[in-house]
Amino acid sequence: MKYISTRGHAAGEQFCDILLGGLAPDGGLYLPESYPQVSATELAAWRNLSYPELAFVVLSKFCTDILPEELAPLVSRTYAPQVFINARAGQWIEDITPLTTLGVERNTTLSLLSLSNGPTLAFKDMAMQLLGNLFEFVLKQRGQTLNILGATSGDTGSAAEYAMRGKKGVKVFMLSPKGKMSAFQTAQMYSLQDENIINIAIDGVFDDAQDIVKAVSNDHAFKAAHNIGTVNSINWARVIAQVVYYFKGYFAATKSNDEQVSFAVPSGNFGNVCAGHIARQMGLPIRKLIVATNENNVLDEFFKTGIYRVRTAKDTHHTSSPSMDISKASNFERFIFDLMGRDAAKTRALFKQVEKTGQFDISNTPEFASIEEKYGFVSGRSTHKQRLLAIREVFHDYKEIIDPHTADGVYVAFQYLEKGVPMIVLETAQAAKFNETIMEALGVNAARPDAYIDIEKREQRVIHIASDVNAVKDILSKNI
Ligand SMILES: Cc1ncc(COP(=O)(O)O)c(C=O)c1O
Ligand SMILES: N[C@@H](CCOP(=O)(O)O)C(=O)O
Repeated sequence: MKYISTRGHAAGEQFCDILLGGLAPDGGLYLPESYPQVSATELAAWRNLSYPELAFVVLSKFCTDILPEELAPLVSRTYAPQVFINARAGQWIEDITPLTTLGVERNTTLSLLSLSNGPTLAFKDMAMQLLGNLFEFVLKQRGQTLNILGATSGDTGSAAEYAMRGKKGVKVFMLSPKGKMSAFQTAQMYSLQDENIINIAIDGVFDDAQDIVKAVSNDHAFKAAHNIGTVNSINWARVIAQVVYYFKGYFAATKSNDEQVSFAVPSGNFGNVCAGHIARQMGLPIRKLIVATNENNVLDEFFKTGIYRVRTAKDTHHTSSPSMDISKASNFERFIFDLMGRDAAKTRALFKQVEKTGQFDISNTPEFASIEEKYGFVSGRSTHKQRLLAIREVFHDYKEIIDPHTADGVYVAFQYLEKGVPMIVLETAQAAKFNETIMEALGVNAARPDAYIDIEKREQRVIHIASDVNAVKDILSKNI
């Protein structure tokens, strides 16, 4: 399978090339030339597969330059039950992403697809554990090393660091927004003392950190000289690993492949829901993809109005679902590329306009008018008050403690319940990571796994800098 960029670059790269490359050389994001299709026969055969088996068949459609006999053990090692231990009960999770049906609401089932049973208690582990193993495999094959530069609003950072700890030939430089993550998230990252993990806190928001990652990647000479790679969802490998659990959730919520389901997805950088879009394009019977934002409602505004208007750091709210405090959604460009009929020139023009003016407006186009019918996207937003309400309601009605991001998903999902269409809310993190908000909502502490008890008291190691590309390049140069 060949990969192309949303901005036109098409040099025949294969999966392993773009895994290491991250961002395309023209500043765009990589996508396959066309989406692989899943036939009705395949879908029927996939229904009863285990998680690693399902991951193997889905990933095989994209990783065509890795031999099946090499991909299969790598995938089995990644999605092993001992890696995905239920943080609450301390038990191995055999099916990796269990579906919990909360109940019947307005003649349909409302369920949570639990994606946060991995080592860092957030859905990022689902892809990052795979990336760690893929990097190790490809780097060994090519005799190369990789220096990862990433940006986090709280969960990508720890997931990447835990996945890359001790990996040969890989160093992680992770940019985080100073003072904007929960105490648990901060401690989870900064308490790591591994030599190949370097945490850098910047004065700014996640978008500033993401802009720095892109600026360094777009300096081709620097990128080549320092073997810079990425782990954010701008890296296509992240997205395909996330595609797998949409299939898994669909099979768990239905009895036959004639049924449809809807997914409600807590969203920020548009990586998670973009994976849902890819699954739908491959042929998975998804009715609606519900984009749930917090107070940082850039995406909700777009799906409601056709205007994509990014916000500055000053206008980005610091909320109680902090991992979604994002006002420039990277993966959105992948969807716009599809929406524009895969026209790279149009996509490039739109995002150049965002760089210049901070927005684009496609409200009066047939493409915008077609979004819900053709792609199933709808959206909603939630606020602190509504988030707390959702946490309380789910606790009182169903005895589950959900985290604030999942709560945004639940709150918005209620607006789109349809008779006979199962609604699956993606559970994106464990409540333990956001105890401050759980305490505020319920007056109790969220249970945390033994390994994380008192993590906030451990010694922390982090470099503080201004939000400045050259300062980051300087740290990279000195530490590589
Ligand atoms: C807990 C949690 N929920 C939701 C999101 C939003 O996901 P995405 O950025 O892929 O839209 C994030 C961050 O990405 C997150 O960490
Ligand atoms: N929410 C993320 C930031 C988005 O990162 P991505 O790696 O999914 O693009 C975080 O918690 O760090």
